[in-house]
Amino acid sequence: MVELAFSILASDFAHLADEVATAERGGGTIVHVDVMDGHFVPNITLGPPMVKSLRAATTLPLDCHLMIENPDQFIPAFAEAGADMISVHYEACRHLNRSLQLIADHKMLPGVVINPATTVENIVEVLPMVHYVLVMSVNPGFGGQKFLPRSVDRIRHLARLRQEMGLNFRIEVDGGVAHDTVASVVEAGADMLVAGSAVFQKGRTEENARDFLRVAREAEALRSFSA
Ligand SMILES: O=C(CO)[C@H](O)[C@H](O)COP(=O)(O)O
Repeated sequence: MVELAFSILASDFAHLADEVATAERGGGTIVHVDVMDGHFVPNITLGPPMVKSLRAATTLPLDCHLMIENPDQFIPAFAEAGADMISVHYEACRHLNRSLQLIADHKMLPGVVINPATTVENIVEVLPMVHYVLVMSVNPGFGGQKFLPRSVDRIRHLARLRQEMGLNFRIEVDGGVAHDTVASVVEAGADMLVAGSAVFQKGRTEENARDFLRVAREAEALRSFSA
């Protein structure tokens, strides 16, 4: 079943617990947490203290997307704070296999992320050890960007590899995923849909989440029908 991983980057941080509860009422099942360091990406967001507060505010899984240099240095702190899933960038890890193993050693689900300019072939060797692959459909760093259409082919390619290799990692997609783009990524094989600006909107968050999921589930039904 496809899931909405709502990105709190687009929420009102001053009312974070309420924002999360509202998105959950709309059907969101994963909290997507964008961690940015001002080096790997040109923006700064939040770190383990915020994850610790979120942990106390929700029982939903916390999916931490580390857009940071030297992620190994911070993986234990995110585990301690209560993260359930951590994804690290192929482009940020000198020893990707080691970083993914470190996440698993800390009892969290490991994910690998690829930027729009990175081809799927680069991560083939680590696919057997990941729980999910995050395909960036914008250049990381900011919410509210325009979806890059070539991402659909990259998701399709990954879904084909998953089948050929007999693996069952999940495919997450992040960036510009909204009511008008979500059907194409689901049709291509995505199962975890990150959405920030398409969901969080004062007074409309719950409704936005519900509408988003309705479109995604219709595309999922068509996908299983044509499989
Ligand atoms: O990782 C991110 C940016 O690096 C965000 O999660 C992503 O862009 C989601 O925001 P939106 O749905 O508004 O595009």
